[in-house]
Amino acid sequence: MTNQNVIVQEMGMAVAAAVANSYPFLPPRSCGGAAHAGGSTMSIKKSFLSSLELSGARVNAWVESMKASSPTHAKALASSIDDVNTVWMRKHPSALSKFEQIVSASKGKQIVMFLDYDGTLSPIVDDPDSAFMSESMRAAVRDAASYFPTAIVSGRCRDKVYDFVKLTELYYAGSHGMDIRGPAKAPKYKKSKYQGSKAPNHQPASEFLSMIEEVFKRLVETTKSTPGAKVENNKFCASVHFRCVDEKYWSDLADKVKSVIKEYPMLRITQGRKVLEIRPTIKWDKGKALEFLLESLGFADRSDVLPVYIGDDRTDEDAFKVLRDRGQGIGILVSKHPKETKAAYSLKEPTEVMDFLTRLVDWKRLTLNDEPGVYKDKIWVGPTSTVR
Ligand SMILES: O=P(O)(O)OC[C@H]1O[C@H](O[C@H]2O[C@H](CO)[C@@H](O)[C@H](O)[C@H]2O)[C@H](O)[C@@H](O)[C@@H]1O
Repeated sequence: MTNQNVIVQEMGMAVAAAVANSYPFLPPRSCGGAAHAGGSTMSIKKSFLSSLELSGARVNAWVESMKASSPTHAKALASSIDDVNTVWMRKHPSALSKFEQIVSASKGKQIVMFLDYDGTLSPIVDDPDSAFMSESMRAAVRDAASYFPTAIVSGRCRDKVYDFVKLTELYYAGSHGMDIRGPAKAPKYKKSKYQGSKAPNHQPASEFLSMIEEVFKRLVETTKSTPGAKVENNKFCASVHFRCVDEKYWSDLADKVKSVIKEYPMLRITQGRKVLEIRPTIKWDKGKALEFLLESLGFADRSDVLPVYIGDDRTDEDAFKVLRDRGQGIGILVSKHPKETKAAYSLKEPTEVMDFLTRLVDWKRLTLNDEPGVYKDKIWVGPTSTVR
């Protein structure tokens, strides 16, 4: 690993560490919701590591990398940041600045849109039950879905992510793609050859339902003594949130999680943004969900499709990798800072995702002659109606 890679990784973690808001706890809503814990810490039990050496080592590495991203450490790296940013942006340019390149790649192709939820459509907040998306973002997604088949692909339970997004015309893949359902209301794609189809419902981890329920309850019990820890039931997977836990308890909390999961060899632990995710060991992830949806939509072996996947998290990398391996489609990472990624392009934050979706819809309207557009100095500035 090069020095630059080290910096890139650390700065990526620094971003996550830098997000620190107050913690307005709301009671859980659907899907069994999230359970909260408070109280005194427990002693670290070294024996927790015994049967979990591999995943345990990964979890410890994660805790260490989070600690390395403290503001002081990040400041020490500041002189290198500009260089790293420049190099990284060259490799993963902004999807907004390369918009023309992206739309020219879509010529003669049907765009299919895949959108992660947390950190992509909604800003990251302390309380997972309060991660609402804005009305303007909802309008942008609704508009996009009227031209392109659009799916939300989230680690959250499907019902919960639907409660946030509230658009019936979308495909939803919850629990990291382990719970897929087609649109409740058939979308009408405007002036497109593609008329849409209803994806079959798919739950490849259905036999894990009761196991996850049991593990969720055990995690709630085991972590309740860690102040700020929160466990979320995502139906076919569960999340243990570290965001509101003092750094000094992170190792202890990770050990508690491992102590539970070591008794379930059919489950594994993966890492997200200040969260450990517990999920079945089955070979299914957001990348598989993307492939499944493309197939359901009739695009499996077709060259006239352009999947566009936008996401901010490690779990989205599985989908970026699928696009790379297929040599088809466009991966866009949402991140303010350099991170290792298989995505080709980047956007800084959810508001830029909204701008990108809006611009894509404007461009589509123009190409379909739905609305006249305006170029200024050869640069597309939007449809006539939005230009003042
Ligand atoms: O695939 P995603 O839709 O990105 O889901 C991944 C996890 O997202 C949520 O947690 C993240 O967002 C929270 C709200 O902003 C934040 O508090 C947390 O620190 C983030 O990790 C969700 O709550 C998790 O269950 C998902 O696994």
